[in-house]
Amino acid sequence: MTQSPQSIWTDVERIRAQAPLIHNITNFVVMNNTANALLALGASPAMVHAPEEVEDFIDISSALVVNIGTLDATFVAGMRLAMRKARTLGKPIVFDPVGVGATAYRNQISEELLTVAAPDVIRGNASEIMALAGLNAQTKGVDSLYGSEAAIDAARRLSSVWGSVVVISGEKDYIIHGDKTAVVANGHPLMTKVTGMGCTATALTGAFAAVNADYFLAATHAMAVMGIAGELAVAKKSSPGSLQVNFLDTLYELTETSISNRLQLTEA
Ligand SMILES: Nc1ncnc2c1ncn2[C@@H]1O[C@H](COP(=O)(O)OP(=O)(O)O)[C@@H](O)[C@H]1O
Ligand SMILES: Cc1ncsc1CCOP(=O)(O)O
Ligand SMILES: [Mg+2]
Repeated sequence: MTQSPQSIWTDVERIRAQAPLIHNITNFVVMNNTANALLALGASPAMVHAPEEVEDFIDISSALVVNIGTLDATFVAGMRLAMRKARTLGKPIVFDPVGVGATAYRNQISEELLTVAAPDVIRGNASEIMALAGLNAQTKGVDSLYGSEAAIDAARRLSSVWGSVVVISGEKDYIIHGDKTAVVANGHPLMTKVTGMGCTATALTGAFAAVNADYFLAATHAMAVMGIAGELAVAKKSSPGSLQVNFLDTLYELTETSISNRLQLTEA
């Protein structure tokens, strides 16, 4: 199926009907936001990182989301075990290299995790995608210093080395796999004023990957839904605190019509 409002809606309905369990190993900042976003979309989130239990949790989950935002040695041990198990069981892995490029530790751990199990989808901002591809890119902590266009070549390289779908988020989101590119132009600049919106995009990608084994489509659908829900939330009230709450409500209230009316998706 090619990408369209209908194909996005089909996946939203699958998520709502199946409520797939999404196993998140994520950062302390966004655990609450991303769990609530997954619930509002219709998925069932669990934030589980203890090395003692992550493998058992993979057994019952439909996708794994790994996010290095507040990593430490225990988190990393859990990530390694969970990624290996998810790969063994053929469950989708979505990776968010938060802040890679900012410190040597983040660089070293991200590179190592890629070798433990190449993710099905990697989602980051432009600075993160460039840094993960080995470029000497500047980052401002967890925020990007570049527009998403700047990371297209880096995303292609990452995709060809690891076989992953690579998503660069920003004003325009680029979804890249091999020689395929989709561009989602939805969203609103105010989304950068709420912490964890990128992490939320990654978590929602896990839910779409749980119901659609074409991970290029799943990632594109997730970014379209993120952008459209962001726009609708800003239309309710254009301030960061309200956006954080209204974003959850718009995800929950999303309809096929709102997707058809707003979708700005092109393929190259
Ligand atoms: N300038 C912008 N205009 C529209 N949407 C944006 C803009 N910047 C970011 N977004 C959206 O905000 C969400 C988070 O992306 P981003 O800010 O790039 O991630 P991160 O928080 O990881 O840096 C994505 O859905 C993206 O499309
Ligand atoms: C602020 C912060 N610090 C460590 S992780 C984190 C959250 C980053 O979330 P996002 O990349 O989605 O803005
Ligand atoms: Mg981020």
